[in-house]
Amino acid sequence: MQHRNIAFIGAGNMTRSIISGLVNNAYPAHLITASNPSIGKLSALQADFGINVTQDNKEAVDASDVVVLAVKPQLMEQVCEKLAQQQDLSGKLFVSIAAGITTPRLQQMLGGTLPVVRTMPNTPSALGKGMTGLFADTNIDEVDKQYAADLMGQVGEIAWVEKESMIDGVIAAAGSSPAYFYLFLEAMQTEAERQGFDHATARLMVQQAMLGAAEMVCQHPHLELSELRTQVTSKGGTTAKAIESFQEQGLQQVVANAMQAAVKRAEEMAKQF
Ligand SMILES: NC(=O)C1=CN([C@@H]2O[C@H](COP(=O)(O)OP(=O)(O)OC[C@H]3O[C@@H](n4cnc5c(N)ncnc54)[C@H](O)[C@@H]3O)[C@@H](O)[C@H]2O)C=CC1
Ligand SMILES: O=C(O)[C@@H]1CCC=N1
Repeated sequence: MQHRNIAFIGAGNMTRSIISGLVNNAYPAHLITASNPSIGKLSALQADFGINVTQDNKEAVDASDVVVLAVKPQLMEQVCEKLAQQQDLSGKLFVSIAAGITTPRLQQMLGGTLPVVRTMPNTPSALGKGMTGLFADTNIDEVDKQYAADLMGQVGEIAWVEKESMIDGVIAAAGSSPAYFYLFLEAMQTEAERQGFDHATARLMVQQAMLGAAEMVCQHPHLELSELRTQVTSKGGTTAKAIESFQEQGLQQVVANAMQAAVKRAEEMAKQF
């Protein structure tokens, strides 16, 4: 990928993941700057990856061609408006990873029709196994689009969406969804413990089953998920009874409701922030 000066505003979990992916893929650390109000996370990033750090967002942005906006959504307005007041932001590419803040709103906060690519990664980016959705408005040129794709491609798979509203769908399916899987595993672990297993053995069983199932899914991209399920489900056997129980209780609708709730919250956040 192209190596440009890049600043990360907000040095939290997602920033650490992306910087780790960049540096591990030979992006020059001296071109990367992270800024954050507290020094602790910055010192750790500097020690681990050899990047530049600062407690001053302006300094980070001044040194950069690309600015990754990685603060919590409720802080975005304050952070962007201050940057816009402090310096000329023209000529820079902005990449937002924040949930629920639209491109026009980000441009408004930044004080002009600056190039903004919206992205939605997820926490497995920390292991290089992330899933990121990206949206670029028509004012983003192909070189900048490629840079944004390469940036997020350092930490996993990427998918472009045509309409900005589909970023909320990415949140529902990939940004938030690691937490759904954890919730499901928690429920399984709890029931395995109730059936007599100790905490660690219950955890081992559910995590290894999930890992194996995820590998099966990934290694057979042309097999429908329903086919993989059928392979486990012996006629008249145990799995059939478990699946029947899920289906009787409306699992498809439960999942649909949860994903729609995530989209609705993203839409609310777009109005709120
Ligand atoms: N955690 C997740 O699963 C995902 C989060 N996101 C988005 O990523 C963004 C960051 O999330 P996380 O990394 O999880 O949060 P985080 O809380 O770990 O990181 C945010 C960082 O911003 C810093 N910060 C606070 N005020 C600041 C300021 N004025 N200037 C500069 N930095 C400031 C905080 O000290 C913190 O280190 C959010 O907008 C969130 O919507 C997107 C996809 C997934
Ligand atoms: O829960 C959230 O709002 C963020 C966005 C996707 C994952 N975490």
